[in-house]
Amino acid sequence: MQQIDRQPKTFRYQDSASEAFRSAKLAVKSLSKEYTSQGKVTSVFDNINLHIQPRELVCLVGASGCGKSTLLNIIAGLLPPTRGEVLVDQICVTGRPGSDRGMVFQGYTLYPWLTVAQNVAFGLSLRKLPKAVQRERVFHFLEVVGLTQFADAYPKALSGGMKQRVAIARAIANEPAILLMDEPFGALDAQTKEQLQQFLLRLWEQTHVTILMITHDVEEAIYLSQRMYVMQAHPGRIARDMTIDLPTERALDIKLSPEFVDIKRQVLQALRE
Ligand SMILES: Nc1ncnc2c1ncn2[C@@H]1O[C@H](COP(=O)(O)OP(=O)(O)OP(=O)(O)O)[C@@H](O)[C@H]1O
Repeated sequence: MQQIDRQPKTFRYQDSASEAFRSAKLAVKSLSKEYTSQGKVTSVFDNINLHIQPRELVCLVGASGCGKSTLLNIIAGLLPPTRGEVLVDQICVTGRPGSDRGMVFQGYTLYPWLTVAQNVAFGLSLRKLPKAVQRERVFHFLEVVGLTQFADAYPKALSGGMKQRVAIARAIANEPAILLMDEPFGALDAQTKEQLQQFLLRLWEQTHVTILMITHDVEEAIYLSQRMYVMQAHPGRIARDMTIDLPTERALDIKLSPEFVDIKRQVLQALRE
């Protein structure tokens, strides 16, 4: 009987001159970050290469301290790299997050003095879009995240999961080239976290926004990703680039399937190596 190959396609080496890097929405090339303290240089990560294709949802998973947040902050433009470059649509990123890179963080980052609708409109008003366009876009994205009836509420009246949905609406209302998410569901209880994972998959299918999300939750990364990067520590480096061969439509109980468990075993092994 013919053996079915269930191994995810994995690559140990990323050649940053390859076609995948040329067609990428986001390309990270030969990126290194070092800190110098009292004359001693410490490397956080070295020679990171990764690419995210248009409309991909990619998670980067790694143990605590491997440099995930540092990497995402450099991609966002919040930190300078020591060496290497970050390109969005083949243009080198130099400054703070602009409309090309939307950010969603773990902590709730809504402005408490603004209503939900005003929070979502925040980036649009900075860009001085006409008021009617702002209003139309705000209500469109509130509908997308299912919070239209909370438009006039203040953040303190919302649950943690609802706050993160507003933060996501605020980020995608700016129509960024790529949405960068730093452990966005890390502060939520297990049940709300799973609801938001399902929500994010539906949102991605609906909007096809390109997403790079970092997490230390292996199950979350596998459940959400079309492809995922596994990062190792000391110094941080990309150990695996894995295509996740699961159906695009994913119910939560897919986490119990043999295919899912097999991928999880491989990721955990890569993290332990
Ligand atoms: N300003 C800094 N100066 C010196 N070292 C730093 C600085 N910022 C981060 N580091 C170090 O860089 C390493 C990576 O930190 P980072 O927060 O990026 O890891 P992480 O993978 O996101 O961890 P976690 O999942 O726990 O958030 C850590 O060892 C940290 O101590």
